[in-house]
Amino acid sequence: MSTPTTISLAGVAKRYRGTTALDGVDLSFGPGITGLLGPNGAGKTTLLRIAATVLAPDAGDVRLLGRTLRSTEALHDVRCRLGYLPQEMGFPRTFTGFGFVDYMAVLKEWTQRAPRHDEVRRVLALVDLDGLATKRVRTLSGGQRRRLALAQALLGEPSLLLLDEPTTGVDPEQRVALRQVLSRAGERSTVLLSTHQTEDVEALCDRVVVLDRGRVRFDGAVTDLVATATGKVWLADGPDPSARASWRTGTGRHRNVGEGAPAGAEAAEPTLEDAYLLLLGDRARAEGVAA
Ligand SMILES: Nc1ncnc2c1ncn2[C@@H]1O[C@H](COP(=O)(O)OP(=O)(O)OP(=O)(O)O)[C@@H](O)[C@H]1O
Repeated sequence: MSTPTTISLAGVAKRYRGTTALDGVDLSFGPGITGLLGPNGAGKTTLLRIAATVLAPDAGDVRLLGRTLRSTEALHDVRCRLGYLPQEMGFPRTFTGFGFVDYMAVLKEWTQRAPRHDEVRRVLALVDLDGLATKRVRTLSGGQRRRLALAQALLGEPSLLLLDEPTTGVDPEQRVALRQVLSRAGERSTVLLSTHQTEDVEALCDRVVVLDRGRVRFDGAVTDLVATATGKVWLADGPDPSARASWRTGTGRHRNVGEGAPAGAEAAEPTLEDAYLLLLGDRARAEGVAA
């Protein structure tokens, strides 16, 4: 049985004045979690904003949940069935956490108070904020606010979940707990996860799309991208001049990533980060993966 397509982008382009953010992107996504990687300014947020119906492309076709978005009714239907965590979320800071998520649920037309409140409590528990639900948003920490922003995206178990850097500022224990929430969401929904955390993509996604300067540089299985770095990562007592990137690890040995390990070098298991560095080359090194 073929997998249903939830998002289909064909020839999608977007420019902001002189800057090309997306340059003829063709992509489609079905259920499961796809990681979206790329250097700063690659176009990831622009792509997610278009998929969230917040931004219209200059050119190309967008189909979401089987609809073309040409009518107000189609837009309304799609918006009720998608969850979106923007890169930056503005909060009414005097609201409590509960009040904020409840407000978002009202906007999503959860009209009946009792089931709406149950749903708000459910998503707050998913992000481990049930104990802080009555605190005002302005008194929450940065990581707690990020989890609150994620909670509103999870309302109603949306068929399409668009997450722009969900784990920025979230502590390691909570990040791992969120992986469980996201992996469950990926079992029933289409999840697009834009992040600079290659470990999160490796841990959660079967597919990865790498964007660079508004174009798709890689689209395929995470394991296939990692495999491109086989034989290109090695350990040595110092930095290897032939390496593209080299750093001293906590053990005192240097991890070298380059086009090919010298003969006799001690090979290291490649990670997604290594493969990403090799794919994007010097440009990625200059701009940083974990921005
Ligand atoms: N509102 C805007 N006005 C002008 N230029 C913009 C605007 N939003 C984005 N851009 C530009 O479009 C390009 C793509 O930006 P976008 O935010 O989509 O990238 P990104 O991959 O999400 O980057 P980051 O990893 O830094 O969040 C960048 O060159 C950016 O400067």
